[in-house]
Amino acid sequence: MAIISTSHLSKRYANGTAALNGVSLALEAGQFTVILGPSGSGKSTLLRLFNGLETPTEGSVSINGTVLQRRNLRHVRREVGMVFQHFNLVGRLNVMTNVLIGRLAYRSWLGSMLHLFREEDFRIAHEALARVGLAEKAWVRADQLSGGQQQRVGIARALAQRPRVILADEPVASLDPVTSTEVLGLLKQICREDGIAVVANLHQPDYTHQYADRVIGLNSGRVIFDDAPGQLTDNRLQTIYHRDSQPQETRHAELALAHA
Ligand SMILES: Nc1ncnc2c1ncn2[C@@H]1O[C@H](COP(=O)(O)OP(=O)(O)OP(=O)(O)O)[C@@H](O)[C@H]1O
Repeated sequence: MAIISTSHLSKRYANGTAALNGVSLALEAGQFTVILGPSGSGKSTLLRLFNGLETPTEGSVSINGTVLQRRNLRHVRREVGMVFQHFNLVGRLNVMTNVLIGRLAYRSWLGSMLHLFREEDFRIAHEALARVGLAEKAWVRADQLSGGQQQRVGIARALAQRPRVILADEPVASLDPVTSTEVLGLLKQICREDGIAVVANLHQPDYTHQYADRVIGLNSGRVIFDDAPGQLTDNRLQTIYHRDSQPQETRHAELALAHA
């Protein structure tokens, strides 16, 4: 069964921008999916709809067979871990506390407010940190870590949720190439070992060959490519990054950047 599925999903923002148009997808467990597309094509909107941060204008999103609705949001969302470009850690808190934040959805409202964690939460958080190779940094302030280490903490926080899905919005855009491959390698390993569906928005098509099982190309809010990375020829890539109103030089610059 698909872990994430969407049916005729559309999103129009209050200012009238049509960010997504009729997207129907089924993403499988244990699959690493990369979403590519030019700036403004709807990649972030799609991920935000996957975890209920945005509500669809039309269509629906299901996680593990449950349609996301306002009333089940908290329950369903805990199955969906998020990893962000700028890590979204609380810098003045230690690493362990940042990872424990991934456990909040399993605690009562009061427990969450008071940050009352159980022994089990500490055990799960510690396991997650060990998994990303940072167990010895548990009591260090998060802002004392390197960017790559902070992103690993972000992944550990997602893992502490015991998720079925990890959504990664530009997870390596702030990292150097070596660290980027380490982070993507870690996500791929987790995807395989835990049978988690990983969905990552990337600006670098070159990484797709190494990490993606499936590539989805968005343009103007529509899926215009959905295939294995081996099928991503230069022509198809140009189609994904095509913009009607864009001068040719800008298009070439965007493609060159994407290949950098
Ligand atoms: N909160 C919002 N209100 C209004 N319009 C929005 C909002 N968020 C995004 N948009 C618009 O929706 C469209 C899709 O944006 P989105 O951020 O999903 O694209 P993206 O492919 O992730 O872009 P990038 O690669 O630059 O992050 C864009 O035209 C954007 O300006």
